[in-house]
Amino acid sequence: MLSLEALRGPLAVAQHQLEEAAARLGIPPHVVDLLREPERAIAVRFPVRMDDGSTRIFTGYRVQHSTARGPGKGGLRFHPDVTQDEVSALAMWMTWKCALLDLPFGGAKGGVICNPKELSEGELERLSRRFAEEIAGLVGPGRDIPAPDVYTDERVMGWMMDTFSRMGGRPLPESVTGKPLALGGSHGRSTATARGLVETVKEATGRLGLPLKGARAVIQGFGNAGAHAARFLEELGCRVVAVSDSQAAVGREDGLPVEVLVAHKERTGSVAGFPGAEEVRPPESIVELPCEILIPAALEGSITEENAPRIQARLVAEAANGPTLPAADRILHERGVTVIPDILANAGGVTVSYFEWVQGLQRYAWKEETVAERLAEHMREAFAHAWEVARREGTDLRTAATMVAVSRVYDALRWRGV
Ligand SMILES: NC(=O)C1=CN([C@@H]2O[C@H](COP(=O)(O)OP(=O)(O)OC[C@H]3O[C@@H](n4cnc5c(N)ncnc54)[C@H](OP(=O)(O)O)[C@@H]3O)[C@@H](O)[C@H]2O)C=CC1
Ligand SMILES: O=C(O)CCC(=O)C(=O)O
Repeated sequence: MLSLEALRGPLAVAQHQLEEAAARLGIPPHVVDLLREPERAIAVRFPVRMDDGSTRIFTGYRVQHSTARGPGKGGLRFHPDVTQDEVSALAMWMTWKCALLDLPFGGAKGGVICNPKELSEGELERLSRRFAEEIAGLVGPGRDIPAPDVYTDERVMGWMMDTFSRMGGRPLPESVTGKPLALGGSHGRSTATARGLVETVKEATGRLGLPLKGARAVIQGFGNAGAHAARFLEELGCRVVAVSDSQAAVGREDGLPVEVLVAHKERTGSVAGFPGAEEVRPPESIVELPCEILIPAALEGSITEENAPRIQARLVAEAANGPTLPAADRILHERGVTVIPDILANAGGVTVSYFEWVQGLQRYAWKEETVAERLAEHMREAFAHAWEVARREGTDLRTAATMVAVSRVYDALRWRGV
């Protein structure tokens, strides 16, 4: 058995979380063995014609961790550091997330090793379409439904939906979520992860007696999840005292003006050099700044046993998947820091993806208010359930949320005769 400190790779981390929850639930060893690894995975290598006439070969993955509760569901990541190990962990977290929110999906995830920042729009489109063709045998509306994740967006989802539709010979809006509204996307999907996150922050701060008005928030990662979270927290009266992206971290004690900062990032490509803000050095030390609420919204493994003892936040809400390593989790729990785990905190994205999929199947669009109300209701219910289990079992919220999810997946497996 590896020590907690040795658990750093995403799949090892995810497997540890599964084993901990399964041991508390008394799940039989063969079921744990089944769930430790993905049900199905493909690795594809494919050529893409570049603008200069050359051809580059890319590698991508689609992994289905479990389809016990329904078709695979999960995002696609385009990033230079994508590995199959990482995608497998992300797929497992999708299984737990969908089960915790009681969505009729299993868990899946995909990724392509590439740096979209170095690709032209045409190159990105050719890459997205070719990757869609390569994984088409595995995915589809009733089998596995992709969505956006890091460095993918509604454009990529639109190209993929168009590719699946052409291959299928008919429009297939239900094949992909996170699409543009014009292609059958849902109102509220682009802000859903942050809205869901902030809903869980409201639930947690209410129970902890932590006033949101005037609370200081620090946000690592200023993309879809992080920037919208900053907006919503500012609306609730929080001071967003520091944010970071892949290039820099900036802070301001009286709060960064979020809309102005978003405009600066859109114009310059980074939060670096934002007028009136101080630079935080090194950028990764942002998680240690004084604040009440810390929101990791970038990549895995940013909260470690090295920085966890110095984290000053009372509440950590994981917009990112897998930001906290197991050794750090233990330290934070012992120090009384509440962590809203990824599978709960960031589940708003897949919840509205579920709404989008249902709207696609029904060819009937919901109003924005309907999406917002139902999202908030799903998040509040899932939070209350995880909180109650944590209280009853004397565990942290991650273990409790994973227990709820694993027991639901186990239940589905038993009914399937496993
Ligand atoms: N989008 C969604 O619906 C969901 C996303 N998530 C998770 O949220 C996290 C962020 O995803 P999302 O916002 O969609 O992705 P985006 O691509 O929109 O944004 C990613 C952000 O992270 C920043 N970043 C990358 N590396 C670092 C780093 N080392 N330190 C600080 N910031 C960094 C990027 O910086 P830069 O701008 O400089 O590139 C960018 O601002 C991921 O873990 C994802 O899996 C979870 C659930 C749903
Ligand atoms: O919207 C989805 O289907 C999945 C989003 C996602 O990748 C995630 O929750 O990590």
